[in-house]
Amino acid sequence: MAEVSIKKFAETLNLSVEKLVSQLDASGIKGKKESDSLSEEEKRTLLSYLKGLHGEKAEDTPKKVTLRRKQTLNLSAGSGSGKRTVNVEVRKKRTYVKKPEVAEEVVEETPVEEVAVEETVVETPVVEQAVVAATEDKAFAAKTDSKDAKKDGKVDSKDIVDVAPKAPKEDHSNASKKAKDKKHHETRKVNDGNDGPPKGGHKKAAGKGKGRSIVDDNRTPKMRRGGNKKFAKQAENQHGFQQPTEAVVREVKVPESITLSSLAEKMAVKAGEVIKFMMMELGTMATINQVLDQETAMLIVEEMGHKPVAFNEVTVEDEVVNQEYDGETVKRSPIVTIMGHVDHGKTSLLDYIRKAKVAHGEAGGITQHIGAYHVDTDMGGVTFIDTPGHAAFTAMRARGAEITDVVVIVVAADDGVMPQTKEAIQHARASGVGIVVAVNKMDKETANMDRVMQELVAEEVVPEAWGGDVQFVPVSAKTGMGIDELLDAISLQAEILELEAPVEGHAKGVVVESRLDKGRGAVATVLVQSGTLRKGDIVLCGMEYGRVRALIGDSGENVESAGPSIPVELLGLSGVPVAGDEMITVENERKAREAASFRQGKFKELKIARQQKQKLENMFNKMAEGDIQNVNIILKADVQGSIEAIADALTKLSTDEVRVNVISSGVGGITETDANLALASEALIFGFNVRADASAKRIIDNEGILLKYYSIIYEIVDEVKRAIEGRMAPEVQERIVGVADVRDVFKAPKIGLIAGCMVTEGLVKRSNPIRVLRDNVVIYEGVLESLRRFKDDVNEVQKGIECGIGVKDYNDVKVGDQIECYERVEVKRTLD
Ligand SMILES: Nc1nc2c(ncn2[C@@H]2O[C@H](COP(=O)(O)OP(=O)(O)OP(=O)(O)O)[C@@H](O)[C@H]2O)c(=O)[nH]1
Repeated sequence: MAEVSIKKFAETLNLSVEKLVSQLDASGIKGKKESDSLSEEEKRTLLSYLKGLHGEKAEDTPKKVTLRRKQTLNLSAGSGSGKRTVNVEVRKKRTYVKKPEVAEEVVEETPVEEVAVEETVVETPVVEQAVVAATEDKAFAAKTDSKDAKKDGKVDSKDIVDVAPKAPKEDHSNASKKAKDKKHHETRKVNDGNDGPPKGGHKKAAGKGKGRSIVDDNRTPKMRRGGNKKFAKQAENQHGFQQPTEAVVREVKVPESITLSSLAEKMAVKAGEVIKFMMMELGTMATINQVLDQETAMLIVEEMGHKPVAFNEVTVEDEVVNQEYDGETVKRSPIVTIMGHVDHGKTSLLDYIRKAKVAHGEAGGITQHIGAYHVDTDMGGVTFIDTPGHAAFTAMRARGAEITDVVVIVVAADDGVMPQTKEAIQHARASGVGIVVAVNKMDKETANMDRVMQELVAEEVVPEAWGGDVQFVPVSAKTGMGIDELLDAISLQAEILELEAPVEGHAKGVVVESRLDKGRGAVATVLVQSGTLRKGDIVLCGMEYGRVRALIGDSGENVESAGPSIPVELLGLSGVPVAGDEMITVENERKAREAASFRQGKFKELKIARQQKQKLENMFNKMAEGDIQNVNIILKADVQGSIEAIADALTKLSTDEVRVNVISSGVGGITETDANLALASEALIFGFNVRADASAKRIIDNEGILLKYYSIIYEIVDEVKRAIEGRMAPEVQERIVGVADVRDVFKAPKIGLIAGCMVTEGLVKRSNPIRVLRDNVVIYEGVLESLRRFKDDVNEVQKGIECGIGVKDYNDVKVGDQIECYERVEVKRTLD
């Protein structure tokens, strides 16, 4: 504000010049006269002085940020000559003061001598302090109000001073009504509920309880201060939560699979944070409903600063699976798998035994093929796994290993020990099952039992006759020679193994074969391992369940029950189980259903999780490796020495284009982890003298993972070599399919230059690329625009025939040129 004279300033303030001069004098601005002017600085000095009079020191004003809103109101009180106008300025201030300063809210009234009536209402944040500082603004804002008040009520400042602390007795002024209405909202916050009704105030002015005006408030500033303190305290309680200064580390139980949103919930973070984390740290675009596998979820938990704990829920499934199978045990029949080299007579042997020994079914004596059969001999029963053909041999062997007690190795007497014979031996050894050798085709003239024995000794299978522990039985699947002896030998071997199983209690078995039958629904051949499976039992079979509707024996007859080592066809399942699935009887249908649906859910989630992972890792592969192709291999073997030798040989097969990576190797069988790893990294699984377990097999079967079993190193190397060749980009070779001599060149309307040609070699095709040769030098490469015989468009022209050739975008063909027509063919490359 510009300088102003003392006189004018006094008028503005509604003070006499003398009073102002004396106040100036007292504030240290001496010798001022009516005509003198007052600078801004002097005004501030005066203000400081006046504040000092009221217990405030200008210099005490704390450093703070103040937000304010100002409202000026007029209230009239009294009537006639006693009518007084009260100017009320309501200020709302929000003052933020640094925390170390004492938190206290102060509501203070401005010096009434200088201004009419001013009440400043300060609202402060609960825990912070508000200090009302009388400011220059305040003084000057008040001055306007006092002027107005004068106009309305013609009162002087003294009157106002008298009235100010008291409640107005009456209110007839419109202005006061307006003021009341306006301030209504403002004042409620401070006064509401603290005071009684106004004393004798006009209804409108006084309001009804909740609309009380400020002037009704008889509380002293101290009282109000107290009230506010109380409020502050209450509020403090309401906001009692203190944000933790240190991050909370939570122990997060991570199940086998979990959705992203559930994981976020467990960590007490927003799902968005997890998504963001996955995007930023793992490079994965995840969704809120995405299912994460345990491994990934644990990684996320750990990386986000919490403690992951692998958690496998105890479910109905566990309860069911962990049923007791105790009980009195009885001798059971051996379960036999027949193995051997291709064409050595496995199927013939199995067929012969079945035909000869299995009781024929009622329906015309047709023997059922259900994947396994049981025969009775004088020495007891024997159950054969009826391996169907060579194609399924590998899978059957792997499955057989878990249920087989005795392996019959078939060796053709005329052929001797072959690679698969050796493999069968190693498999039997690795499984720890008993071995019986059936030397087949003894009816043949070329049969040489001694040779077979010698060759097997070399494989450390020593016949009893030569002091070893392996029974060798000469047989003929053609004539039936030695079959009984073979069955006896098997029974004898079983005696040594002392095979026993509980016959009562829950039944447990393995699915040997399964199919969907048009009329009967899901049919599964189950080989009972322990307990007795009965018609009407509730069973859980892999991911399926159901009540046993019917049991059918290996000769096609309906049976009521099946004990240990007995194969039966089971009808009544909810769906077709997978060969190798375990079957168990369950107390009630509810449990079976729950367990089955749990397994289905788990399987589905795991599958989704793996698929996602697979996609992701594929992407990384491509991004990181450019055009290099990878052949990823998971290698499991029976001994460490084999792993090293095989891994070394395989890695050496890498070329510039194809890289062989043994991404995981180890001693032992192929497990679910290996299968999942294979799925995730698009790997092949090689088992060297090791087999996959049931859960691994299920994944391998369902996901189409390539699993191969070997027992000879060179076979593995050969296989990989072929795989590499398959993945190598084929070589593109060019083949000239025809040549045409240019005999004439003429212009055709609309088409352009046409070469009149004679096809001298092969044929010219319109679809093939061409080259133009001049003196045996290529002068142009391109494509044909047109190929014509007379006026007709043709697709090809044979040797010895004339034609017109139009070369696209080329108009320099000359007589004597040659047009060579060729094609590109992709030729598969080999490593040899
Ligand atoms: N002479 C003679 N031939 C037999 C004998 N056993 C099997 N064969 C013949 O040998 C061939 C192969 O017999 P399979 O029973 O199919 O042999 P496999 O081992 O089951 O063969 P894959 O199923 O291909 O693994 C068939 O032509 C049979 O007829 C036998 O004891 N004597």
